Amino acid sequence: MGGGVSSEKNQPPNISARVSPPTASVTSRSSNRSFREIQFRHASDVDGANSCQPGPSAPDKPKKMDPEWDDQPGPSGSRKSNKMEGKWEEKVTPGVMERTKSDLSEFELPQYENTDDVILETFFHQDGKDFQCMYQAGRRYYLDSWQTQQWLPFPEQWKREGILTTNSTLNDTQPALSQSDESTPVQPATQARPVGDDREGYIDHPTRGRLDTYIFEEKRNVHYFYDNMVGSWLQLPVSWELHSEHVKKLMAPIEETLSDWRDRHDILAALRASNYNPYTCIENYLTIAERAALVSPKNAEDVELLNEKDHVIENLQKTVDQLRQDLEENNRQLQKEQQERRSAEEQIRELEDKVSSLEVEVKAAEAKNEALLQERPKTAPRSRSPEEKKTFVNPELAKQLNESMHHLHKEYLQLKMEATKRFTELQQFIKQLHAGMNKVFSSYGSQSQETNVLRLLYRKEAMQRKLLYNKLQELRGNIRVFARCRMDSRSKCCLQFPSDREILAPTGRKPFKFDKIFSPTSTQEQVFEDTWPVITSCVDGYNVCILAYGQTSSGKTYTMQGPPTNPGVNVRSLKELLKICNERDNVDYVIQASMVEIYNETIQDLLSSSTRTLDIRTHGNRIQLPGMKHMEVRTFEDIENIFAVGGENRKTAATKMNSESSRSHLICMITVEGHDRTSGTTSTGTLTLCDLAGSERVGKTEATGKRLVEAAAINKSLSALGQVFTALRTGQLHIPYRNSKLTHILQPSLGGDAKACMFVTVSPDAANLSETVSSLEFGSNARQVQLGQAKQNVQKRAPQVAPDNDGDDDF
Ligand SMILES: Nc1ncnc2c1ncn2[C@@H]1O[C@H](COP(=O)(O)OP(=O)(O)OP(=O)(O)O)[C@@H](O)[C@H]1O
Repeated sequence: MGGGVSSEKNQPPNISARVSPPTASVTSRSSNRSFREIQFRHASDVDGANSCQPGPSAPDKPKKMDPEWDDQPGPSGSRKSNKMEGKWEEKVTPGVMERTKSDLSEFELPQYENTDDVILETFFHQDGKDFQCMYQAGRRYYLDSWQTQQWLPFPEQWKREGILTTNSTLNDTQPALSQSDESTPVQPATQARPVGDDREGYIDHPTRGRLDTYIFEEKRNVHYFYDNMVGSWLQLPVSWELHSEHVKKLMAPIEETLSDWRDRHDILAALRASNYNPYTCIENYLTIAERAALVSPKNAEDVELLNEKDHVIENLQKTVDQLRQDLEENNRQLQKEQQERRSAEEQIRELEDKVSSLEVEVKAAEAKNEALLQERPKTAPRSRSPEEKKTFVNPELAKQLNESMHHLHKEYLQLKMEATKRFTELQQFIKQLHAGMNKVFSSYGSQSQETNVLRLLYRKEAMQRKLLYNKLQELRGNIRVFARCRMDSRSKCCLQFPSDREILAPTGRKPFKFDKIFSPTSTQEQVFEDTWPVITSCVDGYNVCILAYGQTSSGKTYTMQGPPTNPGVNVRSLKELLKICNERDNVDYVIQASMVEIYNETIQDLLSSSTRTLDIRTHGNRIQLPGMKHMEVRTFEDIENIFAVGGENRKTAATKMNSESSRSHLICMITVEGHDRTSGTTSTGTLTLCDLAGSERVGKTEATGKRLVEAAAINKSLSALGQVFTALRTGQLHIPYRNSKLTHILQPSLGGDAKACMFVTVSPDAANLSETVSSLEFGSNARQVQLGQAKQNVQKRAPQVAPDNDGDDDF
């Protein structure tokens, strides 16, 4: 793209002129390190009191200019020009560049007391380079990563040549560069222009011919052109920039989408403010103009709906409570009646026993009486022998006996009648009791049926509430953050879990809130269950990113990869994606996976046996890793194969580099492309699964050689991740994705139209408490980040028949 670039132009361009205050004379460093001063002298001011920003030198100034090209290059693309009222003068002073004291004030080097730890810091030099530094036992060193790869003593003069930031906490509220202020005007980082970068371009100027252009990334991206006459890069004025083919291409989707936005200068200004991202620009426009109206009432509606549902749930709960009370009262009554019935039955049994024994007695008495009557003599009494006398019964006595027997018999009959009457009464009572019990049982049945219905309703309401909450989160575009505490049978858990969304550290008074807390007893299935909806949305064309962040050994790999017998999110999500894709008959899906690791800021392809490291290329909001290998996923065996190959290559790479795999970031990238045969649309979703390296501070014992270089690289990338979150959370224009390879690769997943989830993994052990709290704080901050509403990547176009496996691979 664009014209050729000379080798001189490939040097980091000097841009100090652009950021100097408007009234100061401007110095720029040329390649031979002499001073080149460019001053504009106003016609009315011979002393140069009205010196201003640089512009093209007078001799080449176009005499007659197309009004469209009327602007002169200067700061912020000013559309007013002084060109007719003065002239440009250039003064070259040979010699080594020296900075005046007013350029940059000296800063105090921070000292850290009472720490055995190694404190890692970053120094941003004004020349655009950044260096990892460390403070140990009162001394400060920097890692000479640009040359010797050695830790060297921190140079004293750097106190006036840049800015030092502490990375010990990853929750910095400001990104490193924005910490500079008016008094310490640190120059933004300049970069050598990468060859073949899509930021390179040109414009054809009516009088100056073809000018090379390049979009530099500073506090925000800026479009420059290379001015041969000045020998430097100057900022493109808006009206010139309108003629850049690259910018025209970027403006096209905006003009197409927002057809009533006609002022091209305005559009370009907005495009600049959106870092040349047309989609962010459109979204910003819509946010200001319409989305507030679109989203707010929607949120209000949702909140109202939630309140209504709350009210219904409250009423249902009251009814359930009332029914429960009734049921308890009925149960009590039933128990009482059963007891009464048992005692009545007991009484009946006693009476029956009594009646039976009386009957036996009466029968015996009757038999005796009968026998006596038969023995009585029919004739006159005769004299009895002494034996006869003995058996003789006095008739008087017999009469008495008979009477008493009759009396007894009468009593027996009365008792029998009484018993029969009582028995009938009891039978009636039992019948009534049975009827009552049946009534109670049937009402209990209907009540329990009612309770079940209510329970179901309640569950449904709770589910709807959860769905509405998820929808609300999705509308807001929040990063969902889950916290998981690792299982450890050797130590007692020092954390508390007041609810399934809160986690309390023993040192804190307020619990940390997350979208879901997984306690040590939570299973891999439960963890996957809650991430499932987000993950599977990539089948519908969403970009999804899942990250695991935490201290070493806190369970990141267990959560993401897991053991083969109990796999984690990585394998489960791939299997689920495959299952869903196979179930949808009318859509042809192609799933491809790739896997890389970032170790010491170098990217290694884990699916390729080649040891060549990968580079990142940016195209708008997309990135490419040219040469990265993709493997197609068609079966469950493919999934196992991919993780086996990746794992094996990771081990080999770790052995070669003499490192531990946990000191690198592991990133699995899955692309799901689906062509719907019915609607003719093609959706492309990506799932990025990232197991980050451990976030802990470096202990004094480990602060040597390789370990320390690894720690510095991890620290740098995790700090950069924290800075990206902070910039996103505070709505900054410039999101410093390019501060590390990790954030650069994750740019499309954290860049505004994606859905992101983060697992913060923590140890239950009290010995790790400070790291645990630091991780939870990091997660809490990430939870505040709103990426904006996720967008589906669905296009109406012909299906791509065969995915390219080894070309320039998009991610
Ligand atoms: N939820 C859990 N249940 C049971 N064991 C677990 C759990 N989480 C982690 N572990 C075990 O704890 C150990 C450390 O876990 P893991 O390797 O996942 O930590 P990590 O955070 O990935 O560490 P590193 O940063 O070093 O890669 C492993 O032996 C793992 O099996």
